[in-house]
Amino acid sequence: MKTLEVRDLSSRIGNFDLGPIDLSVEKGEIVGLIGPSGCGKTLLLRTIAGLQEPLSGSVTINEDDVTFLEPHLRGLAFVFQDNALFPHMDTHDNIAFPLSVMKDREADAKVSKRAGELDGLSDYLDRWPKELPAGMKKLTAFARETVKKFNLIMLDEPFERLDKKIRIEMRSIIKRMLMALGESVLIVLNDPEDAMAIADRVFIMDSGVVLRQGSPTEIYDEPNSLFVMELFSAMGINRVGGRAFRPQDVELDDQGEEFNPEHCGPYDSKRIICNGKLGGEDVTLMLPIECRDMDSIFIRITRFFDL
Ligand SMILES: Nc1ncnc2c1ncn2[C@@H]1O[C@H](COP(=O)(O)OP(=O)(O)OP(=O)(O)O)[C@@H](O)[C@H]1O
Repeated sequence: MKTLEVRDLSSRIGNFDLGPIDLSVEKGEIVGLIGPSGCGKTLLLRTIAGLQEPLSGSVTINEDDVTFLEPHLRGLAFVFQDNALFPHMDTHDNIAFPLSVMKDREADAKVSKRAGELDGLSDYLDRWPKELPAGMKKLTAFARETVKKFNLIMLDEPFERLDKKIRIEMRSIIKRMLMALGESVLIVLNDPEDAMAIADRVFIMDSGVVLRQGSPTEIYDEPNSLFVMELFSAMGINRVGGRAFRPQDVELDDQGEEFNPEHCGPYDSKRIICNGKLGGEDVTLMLPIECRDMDSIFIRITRFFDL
């Protein structure tokens, strides 16, 4: 069963046109939206949430058409990019807010339970938002949105602006929580590594439209365009003349083209970066680490795109 179904949805803000977009989230599925800055990811979430009026199309949640329903009646949990915490409330009251609006008598117990499930948040319940570290702000926003009943949770770039260590910690806390909740999730991500770690399926967007959808590994293994390949290549891509390929697409092969390295150095634990000549052309390649210490090597490029 589909928790969310978006059909032919289009919208506009300023001069920017979104859509038409088709997208769905199955029950219990974690769907990622990934694309360059300004491609319309936030606008899509806002249109689904009813915070932005659609120009055409429909939004269905649990088989109910909610296209013209008020945002607070859609049963959505929405964790905004900037968290949108109330600055005049401490962490406890921020999380309790949606429950106090509904005059829920078990609000305190529910807040303690949810905070206890989100590593370390219980220690910050009496702090003001401005006193919270970035990771705890995000967990507070997450707790506030998920403490009440909802059909679908939408998160807008939850790992943005976190340093790498916190980012990885947050990723595993949020993933664990999402899996434990078993809820349907639409999450904007800006890093393919996050998509690999968290999403069952991803939609790749550019300039207001969806270019591709599939599991992160499918997309990584078989990018259907240079744009998608580049977006999913955290290690960058190599370019030689009219061809582009990834470090892992290089195979050592004595039937291949001869590559004469002039300078090689470590790039990371898995790759080295080499300047040299390939077919008489000056190139810079990122090569698998096994290539180290070779004066001259034969490489074969297993897949490539013409530029
Ligand atoms: N209030 C606004 N007025 C005019 N244009 C806007 C407004 N808000 C957003 N836009 C434009 O709409 C486009 C889509 O913005 P959106 O925030 O949805 O992109 P995004 O993919 O979420 O980007 P990012 O990853 O940087 O958050 C952008 O080109 C942006 O400049």
